[in-house]
Amino acid sequence: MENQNFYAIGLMSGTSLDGLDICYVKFINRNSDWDFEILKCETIAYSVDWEDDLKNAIHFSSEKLLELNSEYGFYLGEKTQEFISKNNIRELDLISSHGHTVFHQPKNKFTLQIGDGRAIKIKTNKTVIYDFRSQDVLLGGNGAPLVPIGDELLFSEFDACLNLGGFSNISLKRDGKRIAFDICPLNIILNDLALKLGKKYDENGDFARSGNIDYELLNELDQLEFYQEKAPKSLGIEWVNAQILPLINDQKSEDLLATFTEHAAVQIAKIFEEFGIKNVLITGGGTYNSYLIEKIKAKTKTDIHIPTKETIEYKEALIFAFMGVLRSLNLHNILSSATGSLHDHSSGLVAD
Ligand SMILES: Nc1ncnc2c1ncn2[C@@H]1O[C@H](COP(=O)(O)OP(=O)(O)OP(=O)(O)O)[C@@H](O)[C@H]1O
Ligand SMILES: CC(=O)N[C@H]1[C@@H]2OC[C@@H](O2)[C@@H](O)[C@@H]1O[C@H](C)C(=O)O
Repeated sequence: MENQNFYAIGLMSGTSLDGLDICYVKFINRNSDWDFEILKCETIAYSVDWEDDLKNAIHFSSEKLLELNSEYGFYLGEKTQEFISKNNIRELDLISSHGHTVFHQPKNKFTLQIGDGRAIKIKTNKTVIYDFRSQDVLLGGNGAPLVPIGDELLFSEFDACLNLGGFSNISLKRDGKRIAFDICPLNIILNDLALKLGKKYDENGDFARSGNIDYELLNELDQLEFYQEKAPKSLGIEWVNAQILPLINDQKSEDLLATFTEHAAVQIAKIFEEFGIKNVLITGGGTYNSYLIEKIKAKTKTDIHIPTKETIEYKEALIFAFMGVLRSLNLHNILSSATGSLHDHSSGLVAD
């Protein structure tokens, strides 16, 4: 069979609000095997006004939220059109947009990612696919995580994919099915501690490297109930506030950074061991924390693969681009084994 190529732009706005990730990708399909090539990518930092609006949207009136949904859709469309023009992009089948999460209440059967896809279509005149999570929630799923479909079809050479973001999470195969779960808190805590030392984050883990591990605290962290629970399971800010913050006293920030970095390495290595992971792909900003990576390597035999800067930083935008391509072909783009919905499905609204 001939190769079939698809060109897509993925748009992702993460919870950390550092900016809009745009990723232009070529997907190559051959006999239902998929491959990809990242052609161009860029992060557009949010202005203070956008950051404020996206952060505060959760408290807006219904009218104001609807207005923001349209306005942010036009913003996404404008930024995407600028990206297309600047990079002289001619081959483009579709734009696939995650939007920005304002509400996520799967138990109440709703989730809201703002940024109206029809507004993106008006600005770019391209087919736009958006609102990927709602259908999963209606099908009884958690509407997250969605990234495992990409891990399954684009990164299948790895036993597992580990993301080092606000929390550290992993996707892997167990009994032939892909599961995904949070392992432990990571940058959500490290960044807060680094802020006390005047930095936005612990660059390369240098503060942690200079500190001393508090073994009493380390032991308390490792004993937390969450770590005895079976996967799938997930963490949130509420858990950090209730379970972690009370354990912190007046230790030096460097020592706390050393302890939390050690804790993350211990928990990650434990999961590699438990699931017999032979090789793992590591992405997300925490991949640049070389001290953490050294610590993980020292505790495990698992072969650790660190990809290019593009894949480290744009894997999520890349996978949303891919989900749009799958949707355009009416193929399943959500794995019920990862989200807990009734069955696998092809999700996303289409504006064309
Ligand atoms: N050189 C570095 N050394 C240590 N940590 C780094 C470095 N560069 C980035 N980071 C960490 O990575 C974070 C950004 O990564 P990323 O964009 O994956 O986070 P995120 O958007 O919060 O992730 P997620 O949405 O998956 O939780 C920074 O806040 C910082 O904690
Ligand atoms: C509802 C929502 O936006 N969830 C995000 C969030 O950010 C990280 C984590 O929580 C993950 O579950 C999810 O995004 C990724 C891209 C996912 O669905 O796989």
